[in-house]
Amino acid sequence: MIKDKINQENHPNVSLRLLGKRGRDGRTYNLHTVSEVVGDFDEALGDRDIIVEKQSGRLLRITERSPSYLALQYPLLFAYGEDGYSEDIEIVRFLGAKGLKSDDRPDVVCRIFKVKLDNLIRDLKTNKFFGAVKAVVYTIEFQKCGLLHAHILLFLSNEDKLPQPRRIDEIISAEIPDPVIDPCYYENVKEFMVHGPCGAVRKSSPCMRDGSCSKYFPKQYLDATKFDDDGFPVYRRRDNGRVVMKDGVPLDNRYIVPHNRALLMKYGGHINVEWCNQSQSIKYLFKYINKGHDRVTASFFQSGADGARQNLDEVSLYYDCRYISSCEAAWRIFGFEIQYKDPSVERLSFHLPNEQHDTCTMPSKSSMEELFLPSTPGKFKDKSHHRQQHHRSATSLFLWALFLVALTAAFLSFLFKDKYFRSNWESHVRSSAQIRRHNGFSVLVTGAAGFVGSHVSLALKKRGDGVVGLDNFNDYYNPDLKRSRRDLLTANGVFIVEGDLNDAKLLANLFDLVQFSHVMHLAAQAGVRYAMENPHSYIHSNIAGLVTLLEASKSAMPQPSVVWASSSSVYGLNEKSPFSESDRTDKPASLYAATKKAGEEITHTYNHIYGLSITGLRFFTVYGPWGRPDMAYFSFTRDILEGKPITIYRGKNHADLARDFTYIDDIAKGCIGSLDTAKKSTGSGGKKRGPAQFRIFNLGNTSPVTVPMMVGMLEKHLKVKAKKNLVEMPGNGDVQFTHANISYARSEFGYNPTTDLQTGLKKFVKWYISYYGYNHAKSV
Ligand SMILES: O=C(O)[C@H]1O[C@H](OP(=O)(O)OP(=O)(O)OC[C@H]2O[C@@H](n3ccc(=O)[nH]c3=O)[C@H](O)[C@@H]2O)[C@H](O)[C@@H](O)[C@@H]1O
Repeated sequence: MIKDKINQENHPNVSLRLLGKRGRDGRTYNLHTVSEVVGDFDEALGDRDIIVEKQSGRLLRITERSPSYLALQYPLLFAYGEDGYSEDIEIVRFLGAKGLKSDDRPDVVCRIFKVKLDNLIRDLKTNKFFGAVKAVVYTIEFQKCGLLHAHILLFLSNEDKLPQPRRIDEIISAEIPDPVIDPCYYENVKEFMVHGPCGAVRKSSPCMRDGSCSKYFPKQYLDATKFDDDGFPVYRRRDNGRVVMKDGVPLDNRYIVPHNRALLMKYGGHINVEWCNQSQSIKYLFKYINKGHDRVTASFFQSGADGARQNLDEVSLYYDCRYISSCEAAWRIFGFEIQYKDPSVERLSFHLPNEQHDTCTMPSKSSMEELFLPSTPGKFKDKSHHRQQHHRSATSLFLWALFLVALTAAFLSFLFKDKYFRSNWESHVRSSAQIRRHNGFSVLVTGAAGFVGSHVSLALKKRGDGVVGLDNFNDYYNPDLKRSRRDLLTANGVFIVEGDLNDAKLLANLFDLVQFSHVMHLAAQAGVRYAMENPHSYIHSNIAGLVTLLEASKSAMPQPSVVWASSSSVYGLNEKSPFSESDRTDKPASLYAATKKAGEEITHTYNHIYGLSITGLRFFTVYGPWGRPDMAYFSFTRDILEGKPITIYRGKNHADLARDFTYIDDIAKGCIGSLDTAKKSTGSGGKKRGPAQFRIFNLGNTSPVTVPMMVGMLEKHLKVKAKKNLVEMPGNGDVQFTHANISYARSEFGYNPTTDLQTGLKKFVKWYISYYGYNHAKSV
């Protein structure tokens, strides 16, 4: 009709008004909010007659050769030299410089979205981010605001499904992170994962229906994640007083959209991750696949010269139109998939006997039963005597098999599986080992999911060194904390191989894959008193594991320089204060200390025989955020908050025990200083070629504090009084005091601890509360 009007001479100005209408399906008949749409009025016409109404009101017929389309043909050049996606390529920066908005260049929006989407699918599918994936389905939604949205379903393999609700918190968070401890994460959540404001403060929000939020925000505060009566997960949202400001409105944890930290940090966009284990949720998630085109009811109006609009013919001029937003148009022109299925499934409408060849691999009888019997009564029956029926239904069967796997076993269980870290790790190792600074190192960090290991790995990665972690995630203390540290490292590009130091084959593989310039050996069985309970674990890790690592290092070509964690405990019953590296260390007070002392001697032999460059670091009672739950400052914090009594040991004549508590950041600096000043090993492939460097440094704080004073500081920061039991120190391996002389480390690499215990404990307590909460929802 518009075509006819335009062809008439002196045609009147005609405007198109798009109407929302009650009684229509709200998901399909929904008004756009972008400035320009293309109307496609008659879907039966072969050739498209495309008429654009500009925002000025002018009608314009365009062809697919129109300059407006030309803009969509140019490829986006990645001028910053990246292999696909990079944080530097941002729509806003690209358009902002030209004074354009995102809906002015749907081609750019689409291309960047596609790059990110492809990377995400690769991460999920090939890199097995949540475990082995059997199938992926996604569909693109073209939102009314003109932007794109992908709905992705993952079908995980049976081995990778662990549908226990307690594991959800490891993968999905719906809370505001701590802005001090994790500022980047905080900024990302603030920018992308906050819903609203809506409700009473912003009734015009697009989510508002009948006076309340259609997405049910704000959600309830909840101390622990659980499943509701309908089987939907209800995520933990603690009432911890944390808020973010959005449009001048403070929004708390109840407004946070569930997400995965690592995906959010990597892709810097709104990625809502949901755990799905119910058939209802699957149906809900598929709705966009079947939603159909965007449609709108429209009517034509005559525009007067003064711009006033008059009705022409209200009844006859109503049209039921399909409309395409600019992004949808660009997406289709580029030929990007709107629906994606892998493996692809094709459904044949008709299948007449002997007409079409249709082949399939028949599953075994038992798996057929498994597939057919549950969940779809009446759809398929296992009649093995009736083979033809199977054959006839084969194509449909595959489709249903997919659904059945889904329905019977909670297919969208988003989980990090430990196995993921074992399988397919070679490419992760290589990319994690990549050096990104001039003359940088490639460092193998053992014990990378541990307290000191995670801090050192992060610090190295941040300055551009290549870092590969190794950790056995043992359960000396709750491995959930180790997994959280691992998530932090994963988000920062550090990959941790899950494996044991004693696995010589694994170590050989690692040294084959990467020419490590350094080994930072921090894996150990720690803890002084636990050695009485489990002595062999100390021999296994601190002696056998150390030897296995040194064997691999001495055989490597080139040999790495080795920096490793000894302990202040080697000073044992030494009474000379402060402790200097030249003091006697032949009176260990615990088996732990003895294994560390043995380590110093063992490393010496490898230095002497094979030319390995060795630096041993004697750490003095290291503490801080992400610390070890078995240590006194940590377990005291937990017990004080839980109102439980703590036991404080006292030495001879009721003397207080004292420790040279050293803050983790100072220790991390000491580790890096040692790496930076470590000379190269002189051997190669097991043959010594000359004398090699051998050093031992104290890394302490130089100001011992008594245990009761440390408790006093905790009480102050926690604002809770401790219930103290003072007991005589049992013969458990503890020593009376420790005190470091650090002048050697200071002179060699400028080691200079700067955090006193008061300040360090304050930071620890802040982290502790943000990680566990006051009521301690996670078990330590
Ligand atoms: O400096 C070191 O080399 C060592 O430091 C710590 O060992 P420790 O100093 O014993 O640290 P904590 O276990 O945190 O104990 C600190 C102090 O609190 C005391 N303590 C511990 C536990 C307890 O219940 N009550 C108590 O009074 C201990 O006797 C000790 O004097 C680490 O646990 C070791 O792995 C490390 O090698």
